[in-house]
Amino acid sequence: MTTPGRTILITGGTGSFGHTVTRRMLERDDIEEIRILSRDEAKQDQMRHDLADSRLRFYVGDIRDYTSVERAVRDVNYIFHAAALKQVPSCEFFPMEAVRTNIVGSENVVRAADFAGVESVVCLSTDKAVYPVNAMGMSKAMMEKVALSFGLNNRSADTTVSCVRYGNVMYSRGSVIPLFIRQLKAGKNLTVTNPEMTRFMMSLANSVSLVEFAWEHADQGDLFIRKSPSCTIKDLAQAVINLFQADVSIDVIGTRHAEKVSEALASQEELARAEDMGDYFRIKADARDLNYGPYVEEGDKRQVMYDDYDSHTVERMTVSEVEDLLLTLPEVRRELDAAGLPTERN
Ligand SMILES: O=c1ccn([C@@H]2O[C@H](COP(=O)(O)OP(=O)(O)O[C@H]3O[C@H](CO)[C@H](O)[C@H](O)[C@H]3O)[C@@H](O)[C@H]2O)c(=O)[nH]1
Repeated sequence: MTTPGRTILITGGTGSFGHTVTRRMLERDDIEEIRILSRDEAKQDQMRHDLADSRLRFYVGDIRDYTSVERAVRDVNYIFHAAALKQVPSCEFFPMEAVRTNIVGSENVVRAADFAGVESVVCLSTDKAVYPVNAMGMSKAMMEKVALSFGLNNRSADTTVSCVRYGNVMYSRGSVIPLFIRQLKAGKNLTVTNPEMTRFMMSLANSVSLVEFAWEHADQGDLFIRKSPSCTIKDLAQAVINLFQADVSIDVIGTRHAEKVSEALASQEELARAEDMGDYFRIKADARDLNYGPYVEEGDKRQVMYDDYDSHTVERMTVSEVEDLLLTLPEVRRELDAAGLPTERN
């Protein structure tokens, strides 16, 4: 995987993930060019100035439009496919927009990669794609199907297509941790939807490592998850209050539209065919071909032995463990520092 002079394309590359993974790729001496394909020229301009590196190339385009993908993939070796509509509420109101970007757009990326002879495509998905209840999760579940069926239908393909599933990326744009910090800085109580709701917590650094792991280890049709701890939202809010030594409390506001009480990173059916790789699980594609009569009669006995990998049942962090995890986030440390508060444990 580490031949010099390689080119990588990151779709949706101007977001938090894109910035972090781009910085990581710029540190490597085997990557000669990093292309960013995204819609927003202003964000691209910002990133161009922030990173100021001649190995970066920016392509304005939309993955919904095959020709703009085709243009960006020429002579590319690897793709990290991060472009997506990710906000749960907006996808509820505009589900066909999620279909166009997350499903049709992803198919464009895979198809263009195949035609351009790209070696490896890693597609970013989410725990909300497992037993999905909202349009964002449903469209991501379909993206996974589109991506992972590529290998089933192209047994001799040179392009390896794999997926990774994230939990909640801590401090990502528009997410609950920066919201809590804004609230307490304004002297307001923290708004908790359902105190017992649980989520998998992943730092941005760990989510980038997950993509790199997939990139290095993927066989055709693999899906990777990173084993992640979870916490209740009440404990998350309490940990933020403790770290900021804030004199505010918690207001329970009730569950938002299309939210689940817990999320699953993998279903029991998937775990039954997963390979434990230490910090990660590799979930292999169901390699049966369409003519699977014998399997219908025989079934797969392994399934009954596993539970889902669910945020309610995996190892749950205590408030103080959540505080420790929050202290690893550069953004939280910066906020604490600005407020004259300790960034280390006593
Ligand atoms: O004022 C609020 C807002 C949210 N929450 C709770 O905090 C948790 C996290 O909420 P976020 O809005 O930060 O994240 P979501 O779980 O809704 O979804 C996020 O994580 C997904 C992955 O699971 C996708 O990445 C998605 O883009 C991103 O918004 C949820 O349990 C939510 O109910 C509150 O308690 N109070």
